[in-house]
Amino acid sequence: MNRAVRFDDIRALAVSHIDLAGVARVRVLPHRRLLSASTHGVTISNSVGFLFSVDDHLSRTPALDPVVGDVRGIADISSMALLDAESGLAWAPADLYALDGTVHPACTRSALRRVVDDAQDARLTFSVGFELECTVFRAPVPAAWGAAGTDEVGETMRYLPATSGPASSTRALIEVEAFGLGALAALEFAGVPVEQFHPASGDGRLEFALAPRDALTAVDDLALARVVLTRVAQAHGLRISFAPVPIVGEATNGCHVHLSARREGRNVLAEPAPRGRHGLGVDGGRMVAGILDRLDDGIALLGGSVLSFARLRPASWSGAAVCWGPGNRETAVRFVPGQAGMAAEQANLEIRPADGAANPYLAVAAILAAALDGITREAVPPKPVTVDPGTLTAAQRRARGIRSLPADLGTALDRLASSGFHRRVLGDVLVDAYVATRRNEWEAFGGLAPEAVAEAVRFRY
Ligand SMILES: NC(=O)CC[C@H](N)C(=O)O
Repeated sequence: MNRAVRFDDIRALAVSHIDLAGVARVRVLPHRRLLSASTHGVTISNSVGFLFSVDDHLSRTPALDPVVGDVRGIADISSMALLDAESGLAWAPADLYALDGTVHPACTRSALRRVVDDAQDARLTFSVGFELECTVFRAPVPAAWGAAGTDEVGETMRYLPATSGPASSTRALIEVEAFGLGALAALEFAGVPVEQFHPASGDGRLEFALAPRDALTAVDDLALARVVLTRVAQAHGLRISFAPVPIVGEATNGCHVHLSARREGRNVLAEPAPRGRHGLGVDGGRMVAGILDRLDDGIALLGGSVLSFARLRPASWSGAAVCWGPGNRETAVRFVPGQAGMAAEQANLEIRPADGAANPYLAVAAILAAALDGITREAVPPKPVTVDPGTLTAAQRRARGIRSLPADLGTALDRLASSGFHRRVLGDVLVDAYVATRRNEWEAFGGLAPEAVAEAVRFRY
């Protein structure tokens, strides 16, 4: 967040929350309402707060009434950022409150805050950094090639990816250089520290590595970064997608979560390791075990769209195998030991199955809670996997305790709905409302070909 924001520079404030479908919803207030935005907040219906699916259909759940009832979205102006000096538009994340002034049980930002507080009680501080992957398209052309879509007047248009590879090449960079440099400057202006960006593999794909921060700030930064990137794309006549599979058959978009934990200032992932653990210490192992133990039940929180499960396939670097390994990009959890002599600063765990269709507050809350739980109950991790799990036979995978994630959103939602752990951590109202919202998407899109789903949702995240 750009701390140097002066109230006089702000002309309007976009008060935004990410809903249970993973969509950023917004209310825009004029300058004179800034103070009330952060005290009384703005009125939002339960539907906009929690119950719209990705395609704006109302979800039904006994946990929340879609028609009767309001919530207040209260801007956290300590996390406010000015988006650019010319427009004077600022952005702030909202916490959602019930009308009686208590935190709403389905507020996802508050759910993350509660998990961070639990960690603090256990004398642990988590650091989180994201790899934000996206696909950038040129302005639509009514031609016979590119990914199909429909424009505002319903005409079938074609979207061409803005780069055509090769991966990590200067050539691909140059194709989107103006956008990329504009994005870098705008992210820095908004106060989102970027470590680096590069053209990723797959047409039109870019990856921005966001610097590690405390968990809540990191997720706020991610939400803000997506707003910033969308604005810069728009200013360059481009369209951007954070969907897990924007183009079927191309490389997918993940939103990997890099996680470390400090106790009394020391990175627990850099502690001395037992033999055979490739540098992963005792508490680090417990974190890994905790995350893997809850992954099958919680995977719907790490993505939760129909396309998320089209992404989670072997040989896609999406970490679809429930196991861990040092430096291994096909395991759900990659242990990153860091350079020699730099482990204290660099060692982290990368949780790869997460993607841009998630509500990132919930995804990170679920990951941190599982890691914390692993430490608390002294969970024991499985043996590390040092090969591509996709090259092992079914019997070899079984022998090593490697599981596959649920194959589709419907199955993943059943697992989440009956997960006592996630109900305890997030509360019944939040889990029930989340499952209803995502089940709505499953019912609308679960039976369609991935191409049709990509066409319907690629520009909604
Ligand atoms: N950065 C990478 O390792 C590639 C990740 C891959 N695009 C995914 O969907 O997760």
